[in-house]
Amino acid sequence: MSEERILILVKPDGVMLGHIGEVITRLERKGYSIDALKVTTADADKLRRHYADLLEKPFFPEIEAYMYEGPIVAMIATGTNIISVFRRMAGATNPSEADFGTLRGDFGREWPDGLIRNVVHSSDSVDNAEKEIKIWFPELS
Ligand SMILES: Nc1ncnc2c1ncn2[C@@H]1O[C@H](COP(=O)(O)OP(=O)(O)OP(=O)(O)O)[C@@H](O)[C@H]1O
Repeated sequence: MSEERILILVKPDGVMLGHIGEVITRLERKGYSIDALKVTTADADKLRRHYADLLEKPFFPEIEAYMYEGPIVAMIATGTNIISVFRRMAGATNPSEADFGTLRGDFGREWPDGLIRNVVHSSDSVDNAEKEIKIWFPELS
């Protein structure tokens, strides 16, 4: 059990379809704090750093195109075990496989061409959270 912080992105589909409030509500209902929040946009440098592990994947151009579709809401949240708990709240990467009741299961969509629009990103480890906070909130580091 530990107090952790996490970087959460409401991706362009989540912003355009009006799910920012839902993400915030679910965090607050669970008693987590939101320490920073802003509307921002992706750029090539941020995406290459953020998705460094996926640069060689054949679907990386799809991820880039998806993340450029509109504004993104970035937030830093804190709480006990927030990293694993929020990833359960987000659900599986592919919205077709995500459980109902999760953000991706309720609001995400897999398109006929295989494109995944899955509403949110969240850090998967303490180290990655710190790395991602530097990418999306450089003014705080
Ligand atoms: N097979 C795929 N086809 C298309 N896009 C994909 C595929 N796998 C992953 N992605 C995209 O890349 C993102 C990062 O994939 P990753 O494997 O890190 O999943 P994740 O950790 O659940 O998602 P995220 O890092 O966004 O929280 C996914 O959220 C999705 O937008």
